[in-house]
Amino acid sequence: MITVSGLTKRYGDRTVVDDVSFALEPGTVTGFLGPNGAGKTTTMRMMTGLVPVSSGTATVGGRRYGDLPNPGAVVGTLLDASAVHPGRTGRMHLQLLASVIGVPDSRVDEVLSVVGLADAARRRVGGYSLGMRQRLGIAGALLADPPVLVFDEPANGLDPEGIRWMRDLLRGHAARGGTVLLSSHLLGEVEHTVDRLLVIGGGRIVADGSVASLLGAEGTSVRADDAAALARALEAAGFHVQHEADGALVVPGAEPPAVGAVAASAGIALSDLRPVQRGLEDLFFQLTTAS
Ligand SMILES: Nc1ncnc2c1ncn2[C@@H]1O[C@H](COP(=O)(O)OP(=O)(O)OP(=O)(O)O)[C@@H](O)[C@H]1O
Repeated sequence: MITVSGLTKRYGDRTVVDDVSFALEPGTVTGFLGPNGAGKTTTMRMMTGLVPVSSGTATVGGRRYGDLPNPGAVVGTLLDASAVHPGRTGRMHLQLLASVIGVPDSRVDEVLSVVGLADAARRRVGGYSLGMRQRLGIAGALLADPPVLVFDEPANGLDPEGIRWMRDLLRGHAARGGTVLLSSHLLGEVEHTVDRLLVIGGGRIVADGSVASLLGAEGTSVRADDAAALARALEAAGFHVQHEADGALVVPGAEPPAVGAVAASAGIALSDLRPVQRGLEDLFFQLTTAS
């Protein structure tokens, strides 16, 4: 559905997006992950014609965004949620957008209730919180019920309940066959939402794969009332054991079932058993030091 090929952006002699290529499939949510300044926004803006490319192409269903007869009906974007006239009400803002993309007025009330802004629809946007502005931006993106959603940092300003709501919205969109790209600089915001991670650093794609394959379990964290006995049993079984300051034991390189089996055969009750995942910072460190 979306194909990005050799996308490059230079500002003067600085290359801020460098030969970025990827394809996004319908029915999937892809997380575009990278630290501040990595090039996520610039890539998404080039994909949607907001920033001219230096070289490369981005197509949606085989056509460049600017060549689509009604791009807003095909790609719903959340690229700058603060760019809304503060004097307009949320409803007026969406009515204007609806008229531009040829969506009936009745759809405005539908999307307002989808994003939970029905009660605030007649208030001026200038008085909205950051989270409400994000929701309004998402409402605008959903107006035409487009097959593709491109959201830049949609979790900005949302509380944990809002982030869960957005996760359900995006997963639901993909489950109906939609294509979703969302960016974040925080792995925790997207790791339970996405099927795939595209990791960008310094303008280049540095990793592309499933959350599990990129961040895969590093080991197991385990707790027991009798941590000392558990540590002895694990060491006797040949595992290396690290003692954490909070009382947990970490067993590098071990899967939780293997640790659970050692505890069971030693008759030790566990109060916690979970895989330890690498964080995004560790992933970046590994990717950048390896290259
Ligand atoms: N108009 C511009 N002129 C010059 N440099 C720019 C311009 N827009 C962006 N940049 C630079 O391009 C780089 C990538 O910025 P971009 O906003 O795409 O990163 P990002 O990954 O979205 O980061 P963030 O998470 O902070 O939004 C940054 O170093 C930024 O300073």
